[in-house]
Amino acid sequence: GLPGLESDQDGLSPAENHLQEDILAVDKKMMVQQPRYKCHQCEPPDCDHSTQVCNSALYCFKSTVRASDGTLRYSRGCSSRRDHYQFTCRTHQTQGHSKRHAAAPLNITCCQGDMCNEGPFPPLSPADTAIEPLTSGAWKLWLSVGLSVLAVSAIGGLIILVLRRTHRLRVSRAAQKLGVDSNYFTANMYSSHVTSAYYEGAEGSQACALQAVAAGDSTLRQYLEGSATSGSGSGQPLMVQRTLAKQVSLIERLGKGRYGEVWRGSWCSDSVAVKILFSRDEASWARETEMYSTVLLRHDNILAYIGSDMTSRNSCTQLWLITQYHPLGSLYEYLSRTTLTRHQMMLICLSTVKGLLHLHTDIHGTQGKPAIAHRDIRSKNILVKLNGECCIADLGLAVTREHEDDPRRGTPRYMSPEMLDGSMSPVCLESYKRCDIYALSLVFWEVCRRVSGRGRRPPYYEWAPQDPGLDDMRKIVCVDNARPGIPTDTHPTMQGMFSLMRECWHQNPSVRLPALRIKKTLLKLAANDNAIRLDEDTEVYV
Ligand SMILES: Nc1ncnc2c1ncn2[C@@H]1O[C@H](COP(=O)(O)OP(=O)(O)OP(=O)(O)O)[C@@H](O)[C@H]1O
Repeated sequence: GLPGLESDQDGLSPAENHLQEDILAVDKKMMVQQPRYKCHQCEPPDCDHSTQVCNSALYCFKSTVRASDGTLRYSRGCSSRRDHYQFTCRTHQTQGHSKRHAAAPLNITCCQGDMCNEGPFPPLSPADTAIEPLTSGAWKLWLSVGLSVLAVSAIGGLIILVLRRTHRLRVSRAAQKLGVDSNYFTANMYSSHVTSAYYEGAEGSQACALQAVAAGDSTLRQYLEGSATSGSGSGQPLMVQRTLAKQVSLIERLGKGRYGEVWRGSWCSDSVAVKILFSRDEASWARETEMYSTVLLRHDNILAYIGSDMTSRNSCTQLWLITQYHPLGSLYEYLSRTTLTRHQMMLICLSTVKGLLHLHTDIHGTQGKPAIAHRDIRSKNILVKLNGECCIADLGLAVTREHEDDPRRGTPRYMSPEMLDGSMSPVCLESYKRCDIYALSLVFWEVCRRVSGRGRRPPYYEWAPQDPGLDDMRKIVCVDNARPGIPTDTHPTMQGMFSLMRECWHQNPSVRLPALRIKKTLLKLAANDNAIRLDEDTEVYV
């Protein structure tokens, strides 16, 4: 019979090479002489073994094949075509000829001679009948891949450690040169909370340390206190504007307003508030930045400005405005949480009007400032400080005399009658200041409600929907001439507060009191109330 053929000659032993030569000789003989044989053609039960015979075959074969489900199939047959011989017989596996094929799922035996393909079928090796286990070669491969990954990670880690150490050394040497406490310097650089996705390397921390040296201070608090108490009102941004966003890491979102989001951020271990506006509100950002930085604005009762930056995140422009952070949040939120004593009420009202007075006042000289109207005074735009005082925030709509022809803007609920009905004429800074006073009186009303223990309510809550529009408010304030209800509190201080409010929300703007007069009235009320203890150095006007 014709032996099976090994198709691949690589790595064959001399005996195997000899066999290969024999096979080639048979191939050659077949091509030339082409004798023909009878062969068994199939295997029961597919056919009757004795009757199914093929004639004139060039060769016969019998085979054992392992199907994908593991069962063995047997067959016999023949072929009269030379090219089939090449495919069939030259691809079968000879048992034991090559280790590489020991696990092959078929074994075919070809032969020449009448009925030479009868008898037992060629066996498959034991390995062929079982699921092939993972060879030792595969284990070695996995082991070497695992070891390589480990080695690369270890080397990477080592490099990072060395670089970090070198950098620390470099930084502390630089700090020593500058005379800064190197612990402070490096601690800030690697402080654990500077881990937000927005933190972009050590550049920021380095810049803040260098800035701190330049300012002669080491913390934001000292910087802010220094510039506030000096009265210089420098208002110049402490940080380099170009890199400001890189120096601040965002920690948590505090709230979302009409113009964007406010986040608590961290800068040199201090908390800061970051207002993030999208590019469509660039006008508001630019106005607020202009007010804070060019107007030389700094006052205990105006939110302290740190700086502004324009940055790009995920291919959209973000406008950052960084200010001092006040953990108690807005007056609106504070009043929702707590009732007030008359002392607390007075601190809130007096400090707010002091902030507004500073805004409204023209200060001449090199350290001066122009008068500013806020145009969006409301409890959400006033922040409560830890000492119980308040500061005015959100200067996005603020105007000076330069912007007098700005269109009518603000929050409808707090808009004055003349702004609602369009009778505000002429449109000048003084008119806007009177609108601020009207809005301030509504804030006072919100605060005073909490002294008598009533729940926090927005002004005009009895008549206005949740988010009233201009028309809603025009009807209430101008047509119906309604004003917030006055609680029945007989205490003289509260009575004084209510009559102050009535004067400030008067229909006629020119009757409303200016901020300075309001401040004086509050101081007088406070002086006559034993429950109110203001700082000794607070001047009392009569
Ligand atoms: N400097 C800050 N310190 C602490 N919390 C702040 C500070 N600035 C803003 N917040 C908080 O973020 C919230 C959202 O402020 P934001 O000024 O964006 O919104 P708003 O005043 O509610 O609405 P609008 O954008 O319409 O004025 C505020 O309610 C306040 O709680």
